[in-house]
Amino acid sequence: MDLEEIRVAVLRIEGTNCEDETVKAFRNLGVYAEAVHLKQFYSDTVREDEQRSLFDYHCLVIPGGFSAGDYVRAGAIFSARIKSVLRRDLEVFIKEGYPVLGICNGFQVLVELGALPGFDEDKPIAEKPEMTLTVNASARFECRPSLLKHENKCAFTNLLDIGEVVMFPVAHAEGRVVFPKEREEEILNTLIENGQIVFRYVDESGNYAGYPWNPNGSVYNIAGICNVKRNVFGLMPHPERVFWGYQHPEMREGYGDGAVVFQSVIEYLRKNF
Ligand SMILES: NC(=O)CC[C@H](N)C(=O)O
Repeated sequence: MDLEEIRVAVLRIEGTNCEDETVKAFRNLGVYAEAVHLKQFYSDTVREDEQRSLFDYHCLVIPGGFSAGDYVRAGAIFSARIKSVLRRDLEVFIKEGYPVLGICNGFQVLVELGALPGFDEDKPIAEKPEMTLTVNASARFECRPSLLKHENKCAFTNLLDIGEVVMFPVAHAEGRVVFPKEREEEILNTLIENGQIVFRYVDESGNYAGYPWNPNGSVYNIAGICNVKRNVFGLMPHPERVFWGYQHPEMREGYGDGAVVFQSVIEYLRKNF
């Protein structure tokens, strides 16, 4: 697939708030990207020229924010609305290997949807969630730079070396990865054995440290995971907030650490489609 053919949808509803910078990151790299409201996929109240199909795109991104005001649980309402209007198309989209990214609130949506941890390639969306992202252990909204060690590659991080440490900032209240108590060891070991843990929180020496380096108390310092097919990826930190070097505290020139997520998925699409 050529660069000019690639089309990216950044999904939004009331309360998402990171769609613009996410769209701009893709457009800067030369691909077509647009923010698309969920109702454009199903509602007959939408003008014909604004109606969309998931298969008009090659990559789906669910951005950060406070969708539906984080009522019930962060991501719960957005995921229920996606499940009710897009589930079948999304299952085909994922099965065909198209990449899906969930950033922060988007990660919460993918977990609530049952698309992550995504253990079964034949059932890309599980019947019910197998993990959750719950209230931070500090019981506070945590908002600051976070250091992430790259543990395993996926469609959105192939251009990063294993063991590389990047800085993506976090800004969330419900980012703590937890598994059902009775299955915690089994699920964690499966993620480790499958290489599905993509990023873990570390300190400045690259060690897996506790708070504040792990901002939310996630088990095993998990910051981001992918499905077994490695084309669905969710993470709590925000790569779009360090797409430019000047967004880093040290005000660097050129691209920031987050650009590699966007560059990697473009490379994935050009190689595989
Ligand atoms: N930046 C975000 O996407 C925040 C996600 C969610 N609203 C939370 O606070 O946990």
